[in-house]
Amino acid sequence: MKLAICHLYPDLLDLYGDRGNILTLAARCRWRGIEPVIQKASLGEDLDFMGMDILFIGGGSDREQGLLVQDLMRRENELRKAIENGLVVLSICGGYQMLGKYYQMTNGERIDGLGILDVWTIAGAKRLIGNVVVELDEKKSSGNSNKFRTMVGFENHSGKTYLGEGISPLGKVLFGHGNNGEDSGEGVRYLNVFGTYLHGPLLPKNPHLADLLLELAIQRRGVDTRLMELDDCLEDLAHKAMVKRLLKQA
Ligand SMILES: NC(=O)CC[C@H](N)C(=O)O
Repeated sequence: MKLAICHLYPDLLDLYGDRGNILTLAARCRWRGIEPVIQKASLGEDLDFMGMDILFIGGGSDREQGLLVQDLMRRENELRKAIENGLVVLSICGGYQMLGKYYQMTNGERIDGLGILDVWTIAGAKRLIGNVVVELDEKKSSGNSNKFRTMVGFENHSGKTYLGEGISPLGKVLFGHGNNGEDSGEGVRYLNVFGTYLHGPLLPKNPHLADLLLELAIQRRGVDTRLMELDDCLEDLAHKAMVKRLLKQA
């Protein structure tokens, strides 16, 4: 079996090594005998969203977000269609913001978003920076590997993201700021689209989430299979240690 994984704007949205999410998905495929077909695409390059299984969009600075917005807007219809068809998307920070309605930067200028997620972002006076522990919403994150109900990482953003009526957070912040540092929410899930502020990279620190994305992508293919368990003892130890250390500080 092959899984098509696309890294969109790897040259512009790759803050804090977010490409590690692609490496993690690819490795966890290979360790199970699934062939990952990795595609990278940036400004002006053609993409077939319906032909891919997982789309990844990383984080970036305000400047880079401004550079790619026109290109991203041109892709709206195709991307929206694929998302409504169940395309699995992981979007981190800036990438997450740009799937929302807009991102208003500290200078008051607004960068339009795709409006696929019912969220909007307004830059605050101070950056939200630091380690984060999130208690995942059961319904939004349950898969075969439910070993952890937590998600860990770090955040560094000026944008504060607010959620509309029809969408709720991916989880509850136990340590750190999350979407906006005000309502204890972090991230969102809409259909198979996951948005989060957590860098780390996210997936090596949360292998259960990597497997959830892979499961969803395989299920969308109509393949009824359970992913083989991997030996994540080191990752699990690191995850549990981070949760324990940070919650002691909370
Ligand atoms: N880490 C990021 O991707 C930052 C996103 C956006 N530039 C902000 O500062 O909020």
